[in-house]
Amino acid sequence: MSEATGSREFFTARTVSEALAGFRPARRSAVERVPLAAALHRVPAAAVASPSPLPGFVRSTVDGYAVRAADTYGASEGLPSYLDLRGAVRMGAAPDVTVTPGACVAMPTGGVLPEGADAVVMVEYTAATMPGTIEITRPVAPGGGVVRADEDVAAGAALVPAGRPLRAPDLGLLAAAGVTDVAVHARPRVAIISTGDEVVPSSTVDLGPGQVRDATAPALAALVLDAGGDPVQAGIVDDEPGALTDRLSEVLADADLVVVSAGSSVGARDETAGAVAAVGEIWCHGLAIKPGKPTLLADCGGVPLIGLPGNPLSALVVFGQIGVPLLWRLSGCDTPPPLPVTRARLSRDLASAAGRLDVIQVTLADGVAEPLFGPSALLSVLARADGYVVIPEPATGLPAGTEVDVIGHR
Ligand SMILES: Nc1nc2c(c(=O)[nH]1)N[C@H]1C(S)=C(S)[C@@H](COP(=O)(O)OP(=O)(O)OC[C@H]3O[C@@H](n4cnc5c(N)ncnc54)[C@H](O)[C@@H]3O)O[C@H]1N2
Ligand code: MOO
Repeated sequence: MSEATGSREFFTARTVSEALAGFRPARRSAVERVPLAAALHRVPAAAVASPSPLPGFVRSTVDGYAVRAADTYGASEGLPSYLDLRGAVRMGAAPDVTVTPGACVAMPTGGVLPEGADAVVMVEYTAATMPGTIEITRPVAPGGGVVRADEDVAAGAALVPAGRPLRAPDLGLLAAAGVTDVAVHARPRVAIISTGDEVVPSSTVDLGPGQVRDATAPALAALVLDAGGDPVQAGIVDDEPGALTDRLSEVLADADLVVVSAGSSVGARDETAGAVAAVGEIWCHGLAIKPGKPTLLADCGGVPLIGLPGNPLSALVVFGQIGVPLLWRLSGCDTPPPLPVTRARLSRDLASAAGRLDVIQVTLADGVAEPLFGPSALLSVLARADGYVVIPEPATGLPAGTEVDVIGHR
């Protein structure tokens, strides 16, 4: 391509580390209240304080007998303590008996500790040999067999923190505290635009010469969903000058993130950079990553924009490295869930240039990571891979046999 020279080279190339550290928009998605049933994986906008202590009463953790611990000191199989049985605590009810010196009360697990008692002896360490009397064969310390009224959560303490996606136990804790809904960040709206005269909707049955169905937008939408975003398909824009600027102006009004694929390389028809410059400020054009060099990052009046390479494989790789962390940040998440990592040995040497991040697709079998090679124009390489290995920027390659982290595709 003769036009792809001189002034069309990338002038503002950056490394992936620079992009992750420096391209950090202040924007966060709006806040909305959702019921607990819809809150899984959503990111709380603020810590949720417990309105009351949990469990809220001194609660037995074992089946047995509520006692005064002092009455059990020195008890053994050979020399048990004998305590008068004064009744039983019922589940879900306040005790109607108290424990006086020398007495005990039958306790179910989870029952309210009766007044006067300070511990519960497990039924295994007791015997009911005479009616109305319980033999205690092991001592219990004060506090044994019970949890304090605020041992799970103190009143006012955080049930869940801000900024971390809610997990199943969080929903349980909120429910236990009587919290029925929670203020979370809205799923960031991600406008997805494909560009190129040859790209046609994926619903197209018969392709004309040179046409390709849009593979990138549906795959990106899936990555967006997976990272907690709300994908908005914003269609295909052809290479006609001005068309992309117009579409960008439309989608920017209602997006937290805009993703444009193709057209950010250095060819004659590569219009993305010009169109983006008309609606925002380009932060970098060219990223030291393989695959995915023709990547562009821009700030469009506070809305971040990623211009992805045209090759669908490269587009998806770059979105995983740059777009997904950005999406977590936009959704108010400071602590993204850890990536699924498997340790494996490399089956062969991998080369890389210093200063560039390489993302190598691999298959995994018996603890061995086998690199999958092939042009980045082939999306099937990504579909066949079990995961990927990252060669960090300072490295110039990894020798065969190196223990690596394989990050699994889900
Ligand atoms: N002289 C140079 N040529 C190229 C370079 C370079 O550095 N110098 N980089 C190559 C790399 S790497 C990539 S990646 C591509 C990226 O170019 P663009 O971002 O401008 O993308 P296009 O040229 O428009 O498309 C590339 C390829 O991908 C197909 N495509 C685009 N969009 C879709 C889609 N939504 N679904 C399916 N396929 C899509 C498109 O038809 C092309 O085949 O540039 C290289 N060239
Ligand atoms: O960088 Mo291209 O994005 O290698 O295929």
